[in-house]
Amino acid sequence: MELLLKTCVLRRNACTAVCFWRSHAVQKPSVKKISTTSPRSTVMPAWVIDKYGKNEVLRFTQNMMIPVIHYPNEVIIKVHAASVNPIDVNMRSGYGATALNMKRDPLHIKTKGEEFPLTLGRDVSGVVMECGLDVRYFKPGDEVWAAVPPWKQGTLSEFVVVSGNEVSLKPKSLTHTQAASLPYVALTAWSAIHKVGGLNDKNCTGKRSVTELHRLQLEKHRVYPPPSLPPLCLYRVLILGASGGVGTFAIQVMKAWAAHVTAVCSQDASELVRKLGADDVIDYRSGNMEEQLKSLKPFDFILDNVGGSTETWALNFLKKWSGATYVTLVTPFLLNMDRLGIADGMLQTGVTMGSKTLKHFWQGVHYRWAFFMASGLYLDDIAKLVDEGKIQPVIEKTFPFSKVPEAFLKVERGHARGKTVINVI
Ligand SMILES: NC(=O)C1=CN([C@@H]2O[C@H](COP(=O)(O)OP(=O)(O)OC[C@H]3O[C@@H](n4cnc5c(N)ncnc54)[C@H](OP(=O)(O)O)[C@@H]3O)[C@@H](O)[C@H]2O)C=CC1
Repeated sequence: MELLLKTCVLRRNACTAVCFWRSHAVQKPSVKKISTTSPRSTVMPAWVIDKYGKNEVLRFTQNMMIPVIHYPNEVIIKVHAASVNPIDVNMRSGYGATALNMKRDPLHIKTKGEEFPLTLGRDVSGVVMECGLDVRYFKPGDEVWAAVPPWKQGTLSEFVVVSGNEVSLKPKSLTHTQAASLPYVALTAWSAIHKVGGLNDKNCTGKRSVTELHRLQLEKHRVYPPPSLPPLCLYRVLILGASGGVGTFAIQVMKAWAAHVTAVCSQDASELVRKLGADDVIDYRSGNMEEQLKSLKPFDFILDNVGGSTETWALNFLKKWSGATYVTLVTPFLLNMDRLGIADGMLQTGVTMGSKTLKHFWQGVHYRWAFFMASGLYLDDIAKLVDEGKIQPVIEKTFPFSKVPEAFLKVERGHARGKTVINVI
């Protein structure tokens, strides 16, 4: 227990350091606060669960304790909008509870079972109400967005506490409703594409390719090429599950970085993904998906948002022995720990990941897993792309706060075409 607490303090100190590093303006550290609509209230409305199960376990309460700042790097945000992701539906049913309970803050969960009442919801767009002593980058009244890690209390409530290093200033061009559709899926895609895949705006940009094309044309025809030449993108990306929350963001960021994008989705989503910039679209229900993929040039990078049987064929479409990478978001990491316990679950996970990585390495391609990462710094980068008009929020449906269970049912039914957002205010 003592070790756990020490680890926690160290982690908090690290977070504080990141917050400090992010400081733009030097301000005197002081607790800053703006008053809420009901300044003396200690409770707030929230959607919570008291046990894991089907949709009926979702309970609305007016009496959830308003969260307080426990650490100097934390901020309290008044939630204007949140969203529902597949992970919320899975967590409602108990997915990941074994590992997440280990990670929950010891101040909030003292003994087994005390994660309840649990608030779900990972995305928030809202207004900073109060800042801890070490928070320099934000002040009360700032409009911010964030994605809250799954081991913390979620955002389907009037207020939420997050670490300063998980928060970023909301893109000015978006409303709160629009902004709440992005952080969780955007940070997941960013983690897979940028952190794990190593891609960025430089190494897959089309500019280098245009220069290459010009050089080839000059050599061939000895004339300057006409200005209407299409850019030749050298970097080829395949996105499986392109029509959902992560996929619709991933298409846009890869296009912002000028890659060539092939999107795999259902036929009825093809118009949507084309509008987002996909160059080629393949209907996975057409019955000849693999033949269609074979007719295309091999890929440098595959982002798999579907998992399961896709692993058995998708890696065949990567370029061999050229550093090409397959990244999947669908991993057995949390499930293994739910089924086998922490130690055996981690062991099983390590063996599975290690053997798959090695097997594919010998076949000339990289095989990787990626996970959501809460990061205000990455959100800053994403906000820039949004304000430059390179990323649009893709919202399929918006629900009022009173209809959270309906939003869960919608996400649970699947076939998402973008995101499901909750207007909390
Ligand atoms: N590792 C991590 O930390 C994270 C993992 N994830 C996981 O990533 C996955 C994607 O997340 P998210 O985008 O939010 O999910 P969504 O539910 O928003 O989107 C999934 C999309 O995939 C489509 N789809 C389903 N089956 C196929 C298929 N065989 N081929 C192509 N498309 C298909 C669905 O539409 P349709 O069925 O109509 O074709 C839907 O549009 C989820 O499994 C999620 O659990 C998400 C976030 C973090």
